[in-house]
Amino acid sequence: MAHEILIVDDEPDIRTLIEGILSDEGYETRQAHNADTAIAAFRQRRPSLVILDIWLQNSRLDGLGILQALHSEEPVVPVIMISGHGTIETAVQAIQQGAYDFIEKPFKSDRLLLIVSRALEAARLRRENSELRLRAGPETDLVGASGPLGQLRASIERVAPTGSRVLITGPAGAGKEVAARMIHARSRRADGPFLVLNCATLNPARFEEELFGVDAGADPIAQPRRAGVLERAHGGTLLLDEVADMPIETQGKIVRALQEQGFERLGGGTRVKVDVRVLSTTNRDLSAEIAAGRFREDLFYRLAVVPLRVPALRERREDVPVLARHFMGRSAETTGMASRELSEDALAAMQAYDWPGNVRELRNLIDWLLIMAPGDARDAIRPDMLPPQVGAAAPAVLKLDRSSEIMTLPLREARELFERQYLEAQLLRFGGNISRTANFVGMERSALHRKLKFLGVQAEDRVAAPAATAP
Ligand SMILES: Nc1ncnc2c1ncn2[C@@H]1O[C@H](COP(=O)(O)OP(=O)(O)OP(=O)(O)O)[C@@H](O)[C@H]1O
Repeated sequence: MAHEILIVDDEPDIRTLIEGILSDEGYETRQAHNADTAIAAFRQRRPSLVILDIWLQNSRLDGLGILQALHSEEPVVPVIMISGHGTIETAVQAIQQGAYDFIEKPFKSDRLLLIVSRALEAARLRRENSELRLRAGPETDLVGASGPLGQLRASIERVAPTGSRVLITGPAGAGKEVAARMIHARSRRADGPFLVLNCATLNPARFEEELFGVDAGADPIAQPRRAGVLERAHGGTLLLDEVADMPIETQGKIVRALQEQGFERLGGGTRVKVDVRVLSTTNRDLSAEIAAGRFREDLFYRLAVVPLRVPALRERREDVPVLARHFMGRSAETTGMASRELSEDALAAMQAYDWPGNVRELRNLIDWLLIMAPGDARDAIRPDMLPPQVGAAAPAVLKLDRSSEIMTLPLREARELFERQYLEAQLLRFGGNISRTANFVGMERSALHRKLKFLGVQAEDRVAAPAATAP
Protein backbone atom coordinates (compact mmCIF):
# COMPACT_ATOMS: atom_id res chain seq x y z
CA MET A 1 0.00 0.00 0.00
CA ALA A 2 1.28 3.49 -0.83
CA HIS A 3 2.62 5.57 2.03
CA GLU A 4 0.49 8.55 2.94
CA ILE A 5 2.22 11.81 3.77
CA LEU A 6 0.67 14.77 5.57
CA ILE A 7 1.99 18.14 4.33
CA VAL A 8 1.60 21.02 6.79
CA ASP A 9 2.43 24.49 5.41
CA ASP A 10 0.59 27.80 5.42
CA GLU A 11 1.59 28.60 1.84
CA PRO A 12 -0.66 26.87 -0.74
CA ASP A 13 2.09 27.08 -3.40
CA ILE A 14 4.57 25.17 -1.27
CA ARG A 15 1.98 22.53 -0.40
CA THR A 16 1.12 22.05 -4.06
CA LEU A 17 4.79 21.88 -5.02
CA ILE A 18 5.55 19.22 -2.39
CA GLU A 19 2.40 17.32 -3.28
CA GLY A 20 3.46 17.26 -6.94
CA ILE A 21 6.95 15.93 -6.13
CA LEU A 22 5.61 13.23 -3.82
CA SER A 23 2.71 12.05 -5.95
CA ASP A 24 5.01 11.69 -8.99
CA GLU A 25 6.87 9.12 -6.87
CA GLY A 26 3.68 7.25 -6.00
CA TYR A 27 3.09 8.63 -2.50
CA GLU A 28 -0.43 9.54 -1.38
CA THR A 29 -0.71 12.98 0.23
CA ARG A 30 -2.99 15.08 2.40
CA GLN A 31 -2.64 18.77 3.26
CA ALA A 32 -3.14 21.02 6.28
CA HIS A 33 -2.48 24.72 6.67
CA ASN A 34 -2.35 25.31 10.45
CA ALA A 35 -2.14 23.55 13.83
CA ASP A 36 -5.82 22.68 14.14
CA THR A 37 -6.24 21.27 10.65
CA ALA A 38 -2.92 19.37 11.01
CA ILE A 39 -3.88 17.77 14.34
CA ALA A 40 -7.38 16.93 13.08
CA ALA A 41 -5.97 15.30 9.92
CA PHE A 42 -3.46 13.37 12.02
CA ARG A 43 -6.19 12.08 14.34
CA GLN A 44 -8.50 11.18 11.50
CA ARG A 45 -5.95 8.71 10.12
CA ARG A 46 -2.31 8.25 11.11
CA PRO A 47 -0.11 9.22 8.15
CA SER A 48 3.16 7.36 7.46
CA LEU A 49 5.08 10.62 7.67
CA VAL A 50 4.53 14.34 8.27
CA ILE A 51 6.27 17.22 6.48
CA LEU A 52 5.92 20.23 8.74
CA ASP A 53 6.75 23.89 8.20
CA ILE A 54 8.33 25.64 11.19
CA TRP A 55 6.79 29.05 10.74
CA LEU A 56 3.04 29.07 10.14
CA GLN A 57 0.87 32.14 9.83
CA ASN A 58 -2.61 32.14 11.38
CA SER A 59 -1.87 29.08 13.43
CA ARG A 60 -2.45 28.45 17.14
CA LEU A 61 0.87 26.60 17.39
CA ASP A 62 4.08 26.90 15.40
CA GLY A 63 5.89 23.88 13.90
CA LEU A 64 7.60 22.98 17.19
CA GLY A 65 4.30 23.08 19.07
CA ILE A 66 2.63 20.90 16.43
CA LEU A 67 5.57 18.46 16.55
CA GLN A 68 5.07 18.09 20.30
CA ALA A 69 1.33 17.64 19.96
CA LEU A 70 1.71 14.95 17.27
CA HIS A 71 4.47 13.12 19.10
CA SER A 72 2.54 13.05 22.36
CA GLU A 73 -0.10 11.05 20.48
CA GLU A 74 2.13 8.91 18.29
CA PRO A 75 5.88 9.17 18.79
CA VAL A 76 6.77 6.73 16.03
CA VAL A 77 5.44 8.71 13.04
CA PRO A 78 8.51 10.44 11.55
CA VAL A 79 8.33 14.21 11.07
CA ILE A 80 10.48 16.20 8.63
CA MET A 81 10.65 19.94 9.33
CA ILE A 82 10.82 22.58 6.60
CA SER A 83 12.96 25.49 7.64
CA GLY A 84 13.06 28.83 5.93
CA HIS A 85 15.69 31.50 6.12
CA GLY A 86 16.55 32.20 9.78
CA THR A 87 14.81 29.18 11.26
CA ILE A 88 17.71 26.71 11.11
CA GLU A 89 18.27 26.96 14.85
CA THR A 90 14.65 26.09 15.49
CA ALA A 91 15.02 23.18 13.07
CA VAL A 92 17.96 21.86 15.10
CA GLN A 93 15.86 22.27 18.24
CA ALA A 94 13.10 20.30 16.53
CA ILE A 95 15.51 17.42 15.91
CA GLN A 96 16.44 17.48 19.57
CA GLN A 97 12.75 17.15 20.31
CA GLY A 98 12.37 14.12 18.09
CA ALA A 99 11.90 15.36 14.49
CA TYR A 100 13.62 13.02 12.03
CA ASP A 101 15.41 15.68 9.96
CA PHE A 102 14.89 19.06 8.37
CA ILE A 103 15.04 20.42 4.86
CA GLU A 104 15.86 24.03 4.01
CA LYS A 105 13.82 26.18 1.65
CA PRO A 106 14.41 26.43 -1.30
CA PHE A 107 14.98 22.71 -1.72
CA LYS A 108 15.61 20.38 -4.63
CA SER A 109 13.08 17.62 -5.25
CA ASP A 110 15.83 14.94 -5.14
CA ARG A 111 16.83 16.01 -1.65
CA LEU A 112 13.24 15.97 -0.41
CA LEU A 113 12.65 12.51 -1.84
CA LEU A 114 15.88 11.20 -0.33
CA ILE A 115 15.00 12.40 3.18
CA VAL A 116 11.45 11.09 2.85
CA SER A 117 12.57 7.62 1.78
CA ARG A 118 15.19 7.47 4.55
CA ALA A 119 12.69 8.53 7.19
CA LEU A 120 10.18 5.91 6.03
CA GLU A 121 12.87 3.21 5.99
CA ALA A 122 14.03 4.15 9.52
CA ALA A 123 10.44 4.01 10.78
CA ARG A 124 9.97 0.59 9.16
CA LEU A 125 13.14 -0.77 10.80
CA ARG A 126 12.12 0.60 14.18
CA ARG A 127 8.75 -1.03 13.90
CA GLU A 128 10.23 -4.36 12.85
CA ASN A 129 12.74 -4.13 15.66
CA SER A 130 10.14 -3.67 18.35
CA GLU A 131 8.01 -6.49 16.88
CA LEU A 132 11.05 -8.78 16.87
CA ARG A 133 11.83 -7.74 20.41
CA LEU A 134 8.36 -8.79 21.51
CA ARG A 135 8.86 -12.14 19.83
CA ALA A 136 12.28 -12.62 21.47
CA GLY A 137 10.51 -12.67 24.84
CA PRO A 138 10.95 -10.43 27.85
CA GLU A 139 14.08 -10.22 30.01
CA THR A 140 14.00 -12.39 33.12
CA ASP A 141 17.37 -11.36 34.49
CA LEU A 142 18.64 -7.98 35.65
CA VAL A 143 21.82 -7.24 33.71
CA GLY A 144 24.36 -4.95 35.39
CA ALA A 145 27.64 -4.86 37.27
CA SER A 146 27.23 -2.09 39.84
CA GLY A 147 27.17 -2.48 43.61
CA PRO A 148 23.51 -1.38 43.97
CA LEU A 149 22.40 -3.82 41.26
CA GLY A 150 24.42 -6.62 42.89
CA GLN A 151 22.61 -5.96 46.16
CA LEU A 152 19.24 -5.98 44.44
CA ARG A 153 20.02 -9.27 42.69
CA ALA A 154 21.13 -10.77 46.02
CA SER A 155 17.85 -9.69 47.67
CA ILE A 156 15.87 -11.18 44.77
CA GLU A 157 17.73 -14.49 45.03
CA ARG A 158 16.92 -14.55 48.73
CA VAL A 159 13.23 -13.61 48.51
CA ALA A 160 12.30 -15.49 45.29
CA PRO A 161 11.98 -19.01 46.77
CA THR A 162 10.11 -17.87 49.89
CA GLY A 163 6.76 -17.14 48.24
CA SER A 164 6.48 -13.76 50.06
CA ARG A 165 4.63 -10.86 48.50
CA VAL A 166 7.04 -8.23 47.24
CA LEU A 167 6.44 -4.56 46.48
CA ILE A 168 8.97 -3.26 43.95
CA THR A 169 9.45 0.50 43.86
CA GLY A 170 11.57 2.65 41.55
CA PRO A 171 11.27 5.20 38.74
CA ALA A 172 9.73 4.49 35.34
CA GLY A 173 11.83 2.33 33.05
CA ALA A 174 14.30 1.29 35.76
CA GLY A 175 13.53 -2.42 35.51
CA LYS A 176 10.76 -3.12 38.06
CA GLU A 177 8.97 -5.54 35.76
CA VAL A 178 12.23 -7.33 34.97
CA ALA A 179 12.82 -7.67 38.73
CA ALA A 180 9.34 -9.19 39.10
CA ARG A 181 9.94 -11.65 36.25
CA MET A 182 13.26 -12.58 37.86
CA ILE A 183 11.52 -13.32 41.18
CA HIS A 184 8.99 -15.54 39.40
CA ALA A 185 11.68 -17.32 37.34
CA ARG A 186 13.65 -18.16 40.49
CA SER A 187 10.65 -19.30 42.52
CA ARG A 188 9.03 -22.71 42.90
CA ARG A 189 6.26 -21.38 40.69
CA ALA A 190 8.59 -20.85 37.72
CA ASP A 191 6.67 -23.39 35.62
CA GLY A 192 3.35 -21.76 36.44
CA PRO A 193 1.90 -18.70 34.70
CA PHE A 194 3.22 -15.14 35.13
CA LEU A 195 0.51 -12.56 34.44
CA VAL A 196 0.68 -8.77 34.50
CA LEU A 197 -2.30 -6.56 35.31
CA ASN A 198 -1.49 -2.98 34.38
CA CYS A 199 -3.48 -0.90 36.86
CA ALA A 200 -2.57 2.39 35.14
CA THR A 201 -4.05 1.59 31.73
CA LEU A 202 -7.07 -0.43 32.80
CA ASN A 203 -10.47 1.24 32.64
CA PRO A 204 -11.67 1.54 36.30
CA ALA A 205 -15.11 0.28 35.30
CA ARG A 206 -13.61 -2.98 34.03
CA PHE A 207 -11.09 -3.48 36.81
CA GLU A 208 -12.98 -5.99 38.92
CA GLU A 209 -14.10 -7.95 35.89
CA GLU A 210 -10.45 -8.30 34.83
CA LEU A 211 -9.35 -9.24 38.31
CA PHE A 212 -12.12 -11.59 39.45
CA GLY A 213 -13.75 -12.71 36.17
CA VAL A 214 -17.45 -13.03 35.38
CA ASP A 215 -19.86 -15.92 35.77
CA ALA A 216 -21.84 -17.21 32.83
CA GLY A 217 -25.17 -15.45 32.30
CA ALA A 218 -28.59 -17.06 31.91
CA ASP A 219 -27.71 -17.55 28.26
CA PRO A 220 -24.12 -18.88 28.41
CA ILE A 221 -23.65 -18.37 24.66
CA ALA A 222 -24.45 -14.67 24.90
CA GLN A 223 -22.48 -14.29 28.13
CA PRO A 224 -19.98 -17.12 28.65
CA ARG A 225 -17.93 -17.54 31.83
CA ARG A 226 -14.74 -15.49 31.77
CA ALA A 227 -11.87 -16.17 34.15
CA GLY A 228 -10.14 -13.13 35.69
CA VAL A 229 -6.38 -12.74 36.05
CA LEU A 230 -6.38 -14.04 39.63
CA GLU A 231 -7.90 -17.29 38.42
CA ARG A 232 -5.68 -17.56 35.37
CA ALA A 233 -2.58 -16.97 37.51
CA HIS A 234 -3.43 -19.97 39.71
CA GLY A 235 -0.23 -21.85 40.59
CA GLY A 236 1.86 -18.91 39.39
CA THR A 237 2.45 -15.22 39.95
CA LEU A 238 0.33 -12.12 39.34
CA LEU A 239 2.07 -8.78 38.97
CA LEU A 240 -0.05 -5.73 39.85
CA ASP A 241 1.82 -3.15 37.79
CA GLU A 242 1.46 0.49 38.95
CA VAL A 243 -0.65 -0.67 41.86
CA ALA A 244 -1.17 2.92 43.12
CA ASP A 245 -3.64 3.37 40.27
CA MET A 246 -6.01 0.67 41.49
CA PRO A 247 -9.46 2.16 42.28
CA ILE A 248 -9.93 2.48 46.04
CA GLU A 249 -13.11 0.30 46.07
CA THR A 250 -11.22 -2.51 44.34
CA GLN A 251 -8.42 -2.20 46.90
CA GLY A 252 -10.74 -3.34 49.68
CA LYS A 253 -11.85 -6.37 47.66
CA ILE A 254 -8.32 -7.40 46.88
CA VAL A 255 -7.35 -7.20 50.55
CA ARG A 256 -10.06 -9.74 51.26
CA ALA A 257 -9.05 -11.93 48.33
CA LEU A 258 -5.45 -11.97 49.56
CA GLN A 259 -6.50 -12.77 53.09
CA GLU A 260 -8.76 -15.63 52.05
CA GLN A 261 -6.84 -16.78 48.99
CA GLY A 262 -10.21 -16.76 47.30
CA PHE A 263 -12.89 -14.50 45.86
CA GLU A 264 -16.25 -14.48 44.08
CA ARG A 265 -16.69 -14.05 40.37
CA LEU A 266 -18.86 -11.16 39.29
CA GLY A 267 -22.41 -11.73 38.12
CA GLY A 268 -23.02 -15.12 39.78
CA GLY A 269 -21.02 -15.17 42.94
CA THR A 270 -19.24 -18.50 42.35
CA ARG A 271 -16.52 -18.84 44.96
CA VAL A 272 -13.07 -19.50 43.50
CA LYS A 273 -10.10 -20.69 45.58
CA VAL A 274 -6.70 -19.79 44.18
CA ASP A 275 -3.04 -20.15 45.03
CA VAL A 276 -1.37 -17.05 43.56
CA ARG A 277 1.73 -15.14 44.60
CA VAL A 278 1.11 -11.42 44.20
CA LEU A 279 3.92 -9.05 43.33
CA SER A 280 3.36 -5.34 42.77
CA THR A 281 5.23 -2.32 41.43
CA THR A 282 4.87 1.41 41.82
CA ASN A 283 6.84 4.50 40.90
CA ARG A 284 4.89 6.60 43.41
CA ASP A 285 5.45 7.18 47.08
CA LEU A 286 2.78 4.95 48.59
CA SER A 287 3.05 6.51 52.05
CA ALA A 288 2.04 9.84 50.50
CA GLU A 289 -0.83 8.08 48.66
CA ILE A 290 -1.94 6.56 51.97
CA ALA A 291 -1.76 9.95 53.72
CA ALA A 292 -3.86 11.47 50.92
CA GLY A 293 -6.48 8.73 51.35
CA ARG A 294 -5.90 7.26 47.89
CA PHE A 295 -4.32 4.00 48.97
CA ARG A 296 -5.45 1.63 51.71
CA GLU A 297 -2.92 1.11 54.44
CA ASP A 298 -4.03 -2.50 55.06
CA LEU A 299 -3.40 -3.29 51.37
CA PHE A 300 0.02 -1.67 51.57
CA TYR A 301 1.06 -3.94 54.46
CA ARG A 302 -0.27 -7.00 52.66
CA LEU A 303 1.59 -6.20 49.43
CA ALA A 304 4.82 -4.89 50.90
CA VAL A 305 5.79 -7.88 53.02
CA VAL A 306 9.20 -7.49 51.40
CA PRO A 307 9.90 -4.08 49.85
CA LEU A 308 12.56 -3.84 47.13
CA ARG A 309 13.81 -0.73 45.35
CA VAL A 310 15.20 -0.63 41.82
CA PRO A 311 17.53 2.39 41.73
CA ALA A 312 17.45 4.93 38.90
CA LEU A 313 20.14 4.35 36.27
CA ARG A 314 21.97 7.54 37.25
CA GLU A 315 22.46 6.06 40.73
CA ARG A 316 24.39 3.16 39.18
CA ARG A 317 26.30 4.52 36.22
CA GLU A 318 28.61 1.52 36.18
CA ASP A 319 25.71 -0.48 34.71
CA VAL A 320 25.53 1.71 31.60
CA PRO A 321 28.33 0.06 29.54
CA VAL A 322 27.24 -3.46 30.50
CA LEU A 323 23.61 -2.75 29.64
CA ALA A 324 24.53 -0.92 26.42
CA ARG A 325 26.58 -3.90 25.18
CA HIS A 326 23.87 -6.32 26.28
CA PHE A 327 21.17 -4.44 24.35
CA MET A 328 23.44 -4.07 21.32
CA GLY A 329 23.88 -7.86 21.28
CA ARG A 330 20.16 -8.51 21.72
CA SER A 331 19.13 -5.94 19.15
CA ALA A 332 21.62 -7.26 16.58
CA GLU A 333 20.45 -10.80 17.20
CA THR A 334 16.75 -10.04 16.84
CA THR A 335 17.11 -7.83 13.76
CA GLY A 336 19.82 -9.88 12.06
CA MET A 337 21.86 -6.70 11.63
CA ALA A 338 25.60 -6.66 12.38
CA SER A 339 26.34 -5.55 15.94
CA ARG A 340 28.34 -2.31 16.34
CA GLU A 341 31.20 -1.67 18.75
CA LEU A 342 30.63 1.17 21.23
CA SER A 343 33.80 3.22 21.69
CA GLU A 344 35.03 3.87 25.23
CA ASP A 345 34.48 7.61 24.63
CA ALA A 346 30.86 7.05 23.60
CA LEU A 347 30.30 4.85 26.67
CA ALA A 348 31.86 7.51 28.93
CA ALA A 349 29.49 10.11 27.44
CA MET A 350 26.57 7.75 28.02
CA GLN A 351 27.69 7.22 31.62
CA ALA A 352 27.70 10.97 32.24
CA TYR A 353 24.11 11.38 30.96
CA ASP A 354 21.29 11.36 33.54
CA TRP A 355 18.83 8.97 31.78
CA PRO A 356 15.48 10.42 32.88
CA GLY A 357 13.81 7.46 31.13
CA ASN A 358 16.23 5.02 32.80
CA VAL A 359 17.06 1.62 31.24
CA ARG A 360 14.14 1.86 28.80
CA GLU A 361 15.64 5.04 27.35
CA LEU A 362 19.06 3.38 27.06
CA ARG A 363 17.54 0.38 25.32
CA ASN A 364 15.72 2.60 22.83
CA LEU A 365 18.89 4.57 22.18
CA ILE A 366 20.83 1.40 21.35
CA ASP A 367 18.06 0.28 18.96
CA TRP A 368 18.20 3.69 17.33
CA LEU A 369 22.00 3.66 17.05
CA LEU A 370 22.05 0.23 15.47
CA ILE A 371 19.76 1.48 12.73
CA MET A 372 20.68 5.14 12.43
CA ALA A 373 24.34 5.62 13.37
CA PRO A 374 26.31 6.71 10.30
CA GLY A 375 29.21 4.73 8.91
CA ASP A 376 29.94 1.10 8.32
CA ALA A 377 29.02 -1.73 10.71
CA ARG A 378 32.78 -2.15 11.31
CA ASP A 379 33.16 1.45 12.59
CA ALA A 380 32.78 1.89 16.33
CA ILE A 381 30.03 4.24 17.57
CA ARG A 382 31.68 7.53 18.54
CA PRO A 383 30.37 10.28 20.88
CA ASP A 384 29.51 12.57 17.93
CA MET A 385 27.04 9.93 16.65
CA LEU A 386 25.00 10.12 19.86
CA PRO A 387 21.84 12.24 19.94
CA PRO A 388 22.55 15.83 21.10
CA GLN A 389 21.05 15.50 24.58
CA VAL A 390 23.28 12.49 25.36
CA GLY A 391 26.39 13.89 23.60
CA ALA A 392 25.99 17.18 25.49
CA ALA A 393 26.44 15.31 28.77
CA ALA A 394 29.87 14.03 27.66
CA PRO A 395 32.59 14.91 30.16
CA ALA A 396 34.43 18.09 29.16
CA VAL A 397 37.59 16.07 28.69
CA LEU A 398 36.08 14.30 25.70
CA LYS A 399 35.31 17.58 24.02
CA LEU A 400 38.84 18.95 24.29
CA ASP A 401 39.32 18.74 20.56
CA ARG A 402 36.40 21.12 20.20
CA SER A 403 37.58 23.61 22.76
CA SER A 404 40.43 25.99 22.28
CA GLU A 405 40.54 26.85 25.97
CA ILE A 406 43.42 24.55 26.73
CA MET A 407 45.59 26.12 24.01
CA THR A 408 45.46 29.50 25.74
CA LEU A 409 47.01 28.15 28.96
CA PRO A 410 50.60 27.53 30.03
CA LEU A 411 51.55 23.85 30.25
CA ARG A 412 51.16 23.50 34.03
CA GLU A 413 47.66 25.00 34.10
CA ALA A 414 46.63 23.11 30.96
CA ARG A 415 47.77 19.86 32.57
CA GLU A 416 45.86 20.62 35.76
CA LEU A 417 42.72 21.49 33.78
CA PHE A 418 43.00 18.24 31.90
CA GLU A 419 43.69 16.23 35.07
CA ARG A 420 40.72 17.78 36.85
CA GLN A 421 38.30 17.08 34.00
CA TYR A 422 39.69 13.62 33.39
CA LEU A 423 39.45 12.59 37.06
CA GLU A 424 35.99 14.13 37.50
CA ALA A 425 34.80 12.12 34.50
CA GLN A 426 36.37 8.88 35.76
CA LEU A 427 34.89 9.36 39.25
CA LEU A 428 31.47 9.84 37.68
CA ARG A 429 31.91 6.62 35.69
CA PHE A 430 32.75 4.65 38.83
CA GLY A 431 29.91 6.12 40.86
CA GLY A 432 32.30 8.12 43.08
CA ASN A 433 34.11 4.98 44.21
CA ILE A 434 37.76 5.93 44.84
CA SER A 435 39.17 2.39 44.93
CA ARG A 436 37.77 1.44 41.54
CA THR A 437 38.70 4.80 40.02
CA ALA A 438 42.26 4.47 41.37
CA ASN A 439 42.50 0.97 40.02
CA PHE A 440 41.32 2.06 36.57
CA VAL A 441 43.49 5.17 36.24
CA GLY A 442 46.54 3.27 37.56
CA MET A 443 47.21 5.19 40.79
CA GLU A 444 47.46 4.23 44.43
CA ARG A 445 44.31 5.07 46.37
CA SER A 446 46.11 7.45 48.70
CA ALA A 447 47.89 9.17 45.80
CA LEU A 448 44.55 9.66 44.06
CA HIS A 449 43.11 11.16 47.25
CA ARG A 450 45.99 13.63 47.44
CA LYS A 451 45.70 14.51 43.78
CA LEU A 452 41.94 15.16 44.06
CA LYS A 453 42.48 17.33 47.10
CA PHE A 454 45.16 19.30 45.30
CA LEU A 455 42.94 19.81 42.26
CA GLY A 456 39.98 20.76 44.43
CA VAL A 457 37.81 17.90 43.15
CA GLN A 458 35.05 16.97 45.58
CA ALA A 459 34.98 13.21 46.01
CA GLU A 460 32.75 11.22 48.24
CA ASP A 461 34.76 8.17 49.20
CA ARG A 462 32.16 5.51 48.84
CA VAL A 463 33.20 2.01 49.80
CA ALA A 464 32.61 -0.61 47.13
CA ALA A 465 29.29 -2.33 47.71
CA PRO A 466 29.59 -6.01 48.58
CA ALA A 467 29.30 -8.35 45.64
CA ALA A 468 26.03 -10.18 45.16
CA THR A 469 25.93 -13.39 47.13
CA ALA A 470 23.43 -16.18 47.05
CA PRO A 471 21.63 -16.81 50.35
N1 LIG B 1 18.78 -4.55 34.45
C1 LIG B 1 18.16 -4.78 33.29
N2 LIG B 1 18.63 -5.74 32.48
C2 LIG B 1 18.05 -5.96 31.28
N3 LIG B 1 17.01 -5.25 30.80
C3 LIG B 1 16.50 -4.30 31.56
C4 LIG B 1 17.04 -4.02 32.84
N4 LIG B 1 16.34 -3.03 33.39
C5 LIG B 1 15.40 -2.68 32.49
N5 LIG B 1 15.49 -3.45 31.38
C6 LIG B 1 14.68 -3.29 30.14
O1 LIG B 1 14.27 -1.93 30.13
C7 LIG B 1 12.92 -1.80 29.76
C8 LIG B 1 12.12 -1.20 30.91
O2 LIG B 1 12.12 -2.10 32.02
P1 LIG B 1 10.82 -2.41 32.89
O3 LIG B 1 9.60 -2.50 32.03
O4 LIG B 1 11.12 -3.58 33.77
O5 LIG B 1 10.78 -1.06 33.74
P2 LIG B 1 9.71 -0.58 34.82
O6 LIG B 1 10.50 -0.05 35.94
O7 LIG B 1 8.75 -1.70 35.10
O8 LIG B 1 9.03 0.61 34.02
P3 LIG B 1 7.55 1.25 34.16
O9 LIG B 1 7.45 1.79 35.57
O10 LIG B 1 7.58 2.33 33.14
O11 LIG B 1 6.58 0.14 33.87
C9 LIG B 1 12.47 -3.21 29.38
O12 LIG B 1 12.66 -3.34 27.97
C10 LIG B 1 13.41 -4.12 30.12
O13 LIG B 1 13.58 -5.33 29.44
